[in-house]
Amino acid sequence: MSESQERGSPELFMALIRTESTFEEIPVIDIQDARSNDPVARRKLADLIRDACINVGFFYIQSHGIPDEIIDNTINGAKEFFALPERAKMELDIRKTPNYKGYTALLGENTDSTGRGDLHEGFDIGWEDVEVDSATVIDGSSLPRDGAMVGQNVWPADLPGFKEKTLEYYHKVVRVGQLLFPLFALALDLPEDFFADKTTRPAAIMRLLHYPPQSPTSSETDPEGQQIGIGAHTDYECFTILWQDRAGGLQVQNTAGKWVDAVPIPGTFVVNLGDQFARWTNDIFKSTMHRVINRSGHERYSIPLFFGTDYDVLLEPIPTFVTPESPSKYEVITAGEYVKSRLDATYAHSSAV
Ligand SMILES: O=C(O)CCC(=O)C(=O)O
Ligand SMILES: [Fe+2]
Repeated sequence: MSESQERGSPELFMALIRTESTFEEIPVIDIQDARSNDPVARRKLADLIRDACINVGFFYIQSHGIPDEIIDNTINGAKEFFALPERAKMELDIRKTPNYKGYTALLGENTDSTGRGDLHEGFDIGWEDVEVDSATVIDGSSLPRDGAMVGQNVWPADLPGFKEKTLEYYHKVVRVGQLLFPLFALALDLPEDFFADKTTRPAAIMRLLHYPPQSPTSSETDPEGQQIGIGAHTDYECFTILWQDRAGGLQVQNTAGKWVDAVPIPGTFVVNLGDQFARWTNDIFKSTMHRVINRSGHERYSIPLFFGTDYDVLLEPIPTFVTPESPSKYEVITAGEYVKSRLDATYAHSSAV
């Protein structure tokens, strides 16, 4: 390693970007060693994550430790929720809440501003305490307290167990996210606890999503084909942990502009980076464009959980990534303001209540 390529230098990161940087596949990474006490094992895992973050912006994780039963319970709850009469769901209309909690109807969002509305319905929640069982009460001392985006969750009145099941899953995945933050820091050659004081009040938004099937034969040149499950976009936070069912339809754009299928792999979650990491690293970590088109002929369900920093944290580039050759690309803004501005744009086309 030359002197100019010491660990932590932008030159090293640039050198790690493959000359042929366009990807055709999304790597699968076993995160068992995230829990290891051996720093060498954690370092090796962080190196795999770094490669995926620089070159793809997406990877699958195995050995996440969340039992199938908990996922199944949540999905069954989601199916019951979305099967409620439209009137009951609209009582929880996301546009009635100050900070985007609750129900979004079909076409309520327009994630790609050039699109005609997204063909999915969704249900959004943020941090909330839950008594998982009498021995495990999730401690709310880290509850978000201030900043743009903080607000109460809303829940359907007549769906017994839905709230508890959904929150149990939420808290399990939040723990996986908390396991990943130190690995991302290591991957950036920063101290493992770099994000610890920036993620004290988990700014973690979770969505239950339901995509009705679209015609399997529609193409992007006809009007129906242009209306898709979720329009091409990047995510707004640091990273997302996504569970998807077997229907498929998630696609990730490589640097040549080609859409690569993120095929469902049983037992895994998809992790993708969002704009906050792109901003911290001045685009060395990639916030990769993605979209969903459900041409499976089946209903599709998925659950993204978006991990941001605390809403009052300034999104400033880490000094290592700003050099005279690669000046800072982004204006400095708080994480909360950034997320809220992107959500405002996503919902702008649907009339306020
Ligand atoms: O449903 C999916 O697979 C992806 C959802 C997504 O990209 C999002 O909600 O930001
Ligand atoms: Fe997304």
